[in-house]
Amino acid sequence: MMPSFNFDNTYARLPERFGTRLNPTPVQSPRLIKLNRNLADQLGLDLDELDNKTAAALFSGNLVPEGAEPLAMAYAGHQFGNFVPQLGDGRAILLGEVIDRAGRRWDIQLKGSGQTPFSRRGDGRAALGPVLREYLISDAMHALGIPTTRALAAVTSGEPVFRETPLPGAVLTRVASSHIRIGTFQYFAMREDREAVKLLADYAIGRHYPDLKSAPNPYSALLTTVQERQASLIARWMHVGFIHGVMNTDNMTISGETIDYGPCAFMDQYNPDTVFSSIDDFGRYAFGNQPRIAQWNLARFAETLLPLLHDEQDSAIAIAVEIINRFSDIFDNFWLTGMRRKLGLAIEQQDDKQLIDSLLQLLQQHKADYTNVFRALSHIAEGPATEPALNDYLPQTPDFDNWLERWQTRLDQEPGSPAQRAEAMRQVNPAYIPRNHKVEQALSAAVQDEDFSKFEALLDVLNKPFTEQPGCRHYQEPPQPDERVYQTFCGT
Ligand SMILES: Nc1ncnc2c1ncn2[C@@H]1O[C@H](COP(=O)(O)OP(=O)(O)OP(=O)(O)O)[C@@H](O)[C@H]1O
Ligand SMILES: [Mg+2]
Repeated sequence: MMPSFNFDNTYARLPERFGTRLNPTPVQSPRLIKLNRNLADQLGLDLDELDNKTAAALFSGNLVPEGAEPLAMAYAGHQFGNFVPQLGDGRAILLGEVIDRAGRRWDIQLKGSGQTPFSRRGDGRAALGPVLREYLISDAMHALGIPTTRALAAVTSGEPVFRETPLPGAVLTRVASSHIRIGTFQYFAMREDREAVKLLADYAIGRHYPDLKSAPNPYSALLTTVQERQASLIARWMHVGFIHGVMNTDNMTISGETIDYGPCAFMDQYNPDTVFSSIDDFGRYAFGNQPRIAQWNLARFAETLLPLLHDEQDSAIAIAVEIINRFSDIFDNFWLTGMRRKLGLAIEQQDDKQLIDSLLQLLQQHKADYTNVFRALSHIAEGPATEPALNDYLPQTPDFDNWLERWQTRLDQEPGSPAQRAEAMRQVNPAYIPRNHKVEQALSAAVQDEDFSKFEALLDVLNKPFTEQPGCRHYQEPPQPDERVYQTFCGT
């Protein structure tokens, strides 16, 4: 017996031009590398019936489960600022939507599942390294409490993929509250297919924001809400030092979930100019640029909605501009709220922003480790020497000591005990992030030696990011000079 999902496919019922129906292309000899058993259970899969062989067949696309209606979704997108009218799932297949045990709806998608009409010159496949990277980092993001697509399974295909050299091929099963992107709207808007834009907007509202149906203008409400979700998301990225790396409009969701873990990475030393992606020559998607880029992308989203915002174009533009201009304030507010929390500040004071900015300036100046400094401060908030080794990461300079004193004085005005404050800080300042050099080490052991133990161990630690775990100190250490990764692999 094959365990099955409780499919209820609504996207497949949209008009034909929303995608192309086709099955995944089978692979030679699929092998299950990793299954997220908790997530599988949440999705209603009967794990007792799911042996490894069946799981490998299922999550490679060799076995299409009953109730699936596989399709490749159509979308367009601005890639590094240049508009591409047709992208679409060139190596992904949406199997369908599953209603989980709690009644929530999730897309189940295979990534690396073979060519589609959207493949252009691509092979439709994915290499094992990038598949494991997406698995690791999306799982880490989820554990950090950041909205994200999830990884349900990783399977090797038994077939090579060619990226300069032959690499082991793999398929990732991704779960998302939907795969609707800004680029999905752009696809229809650029074709002046107003009917489709309206259908898509109504569909997105119904699926993600049903309360907006009764708004005076549901479409301006959609724009406002998506903007809010994205502003909140990017602020959360900034709080943990996450750099997405390819914030193209086709990699930004309407749901507000992080999607597409291509050349992404976490920053070690604090510097807003940090870029890892080997294809981002101009630093367009540098750490500190992410809010601005999000706003730019949202403006592209707004353009697609213009005909729905108002019958008269000028009025429609005025509505859109008014909304998009609010982005900075909304973002700053999310950002500041989170940064206050990172410093244990529950009450709001005028000078807080200044206190935060001067800390960040010092971190940049002294090339301090972003994660470890905030974790060290979380312990210091409790009193001296709870985790003394972390103090080594604080700049040992008079200007930093001055800052510490200012912070202490500010903390004295806070309610609650130092122990409570420290605990609250530890809940938002992770001890563990997927440090790039650790990720690379795990991936190269997997790819070169078929040794998945480092991948498993790293995944395990990252699942409890807010709790120091015995024997895991090395996961907290920034890279040694010879371990530093300057560019993330982009031959996805
Ligand atoms: N190996 C490939 N074969 C075919 N198409 C590909 C391949 N790699 C990327 N593409 C396509 O190129 C476009 C942009 O790729 P990008 O790297 O943003 O997406 P991705 O990593 O494949 O997928 P996603 O955004 O779904 O995570 C998409 O249309 C994608 O389907
Ligand atoms: Mg993409």
